[in-house]
Amino acid sequence: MTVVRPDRRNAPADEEPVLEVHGLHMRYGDKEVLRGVDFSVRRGEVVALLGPNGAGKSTTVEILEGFRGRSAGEVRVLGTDPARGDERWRSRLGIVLQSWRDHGKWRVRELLTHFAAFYAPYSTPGHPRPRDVGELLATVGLTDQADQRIASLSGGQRRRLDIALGVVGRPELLFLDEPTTGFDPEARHEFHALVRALADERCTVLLTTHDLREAEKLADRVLILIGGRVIAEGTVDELARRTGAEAEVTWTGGGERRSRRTADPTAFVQRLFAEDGADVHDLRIRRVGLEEVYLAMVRDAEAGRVEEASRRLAEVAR
Ligand SMILES: Nc1ncnc2c1ncn2[C@@H]1O[C@H](COP(=O)(O)OP(=O)(O)OP(=O)(O)O)[C@@H](O)[C@H]1O
Repeated sequence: MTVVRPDRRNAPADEEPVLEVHGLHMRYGDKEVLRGVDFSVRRGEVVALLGPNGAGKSTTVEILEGFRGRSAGEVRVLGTDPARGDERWRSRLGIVLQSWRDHGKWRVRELLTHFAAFYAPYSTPGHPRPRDVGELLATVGLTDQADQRIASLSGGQRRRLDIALGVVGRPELLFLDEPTTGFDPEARHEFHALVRALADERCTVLLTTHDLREAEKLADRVLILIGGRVIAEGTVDELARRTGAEAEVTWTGGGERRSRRTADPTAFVQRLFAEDGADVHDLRIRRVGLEEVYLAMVRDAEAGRVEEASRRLAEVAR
């Protein structure tokens, strides 16, 4: 299914990026995990940070959240260096960590109300904080569990609570670390609708996930972190074009099923209709998906061609 979404990248040019990362380095002992990460994110964008296990996604996100120091580089989050972020700055962030294991004896509504109170002093008329707890419970599908102890929730219900805790302060920037692990398809669908609603409110979202279909559905833009650097960024279509991937056009003509691979399906279809429009039926265009693009890049990286891949992408992007 094709997802049509507004292009949120066209924020006013004078607006400061919500996230700015330049030359970010991180070393654990003598292991260099981040080797010059650069990217920026504008207000209201949903950006997916992808990369293989151990690529440094969580490390990057933890630095942006202010939970981890960095070895070198410049980082601004909502205009502030996260290493110096105060409580007011923190109140503007929402964080959904990989799992929430504490507070098992608390009840769902009680815990959410407790965390909601933290945000109240930072409420403004233009940005009322926190969200209404009852409404939020309904949004994440936990109304029936509101008075249940957290220890007795299922894995998926606990994950819904994690998300409620992340958005209860009506964040301007939301970090989602593998948000839908353990979700059933319905919960996943509802979660995607929630992220889109947040983005429509101009909440910026940085998402890490291994679910490429999820990234493709949700993200306006994708960043691929391999070998300690962001080796590619763009919309899925942009990345597909840059890797030279071709779309497949299939149709029925002259009573036969036909197909053609092409880098420019629009031009091909225009020619097809101009030449033989009356006999073109059941036309389909299958664009290359994120999974194919991503796997091609990981294969390049594994073959030690990260430098080459990133140079080639930079050249094509120019
Ligand atoms: N506190 C730490 N001390 C030492 N090494 C660490 C520490 N935290 C992470 N690492 C190492 O840094 C690398 C990057 O880890 P990180 O968790 O950031 O990767 P990731 O991309 O989020 O991986 P995954 O997809 O598996 O969650 C890994 O090799 C990991 O072992």
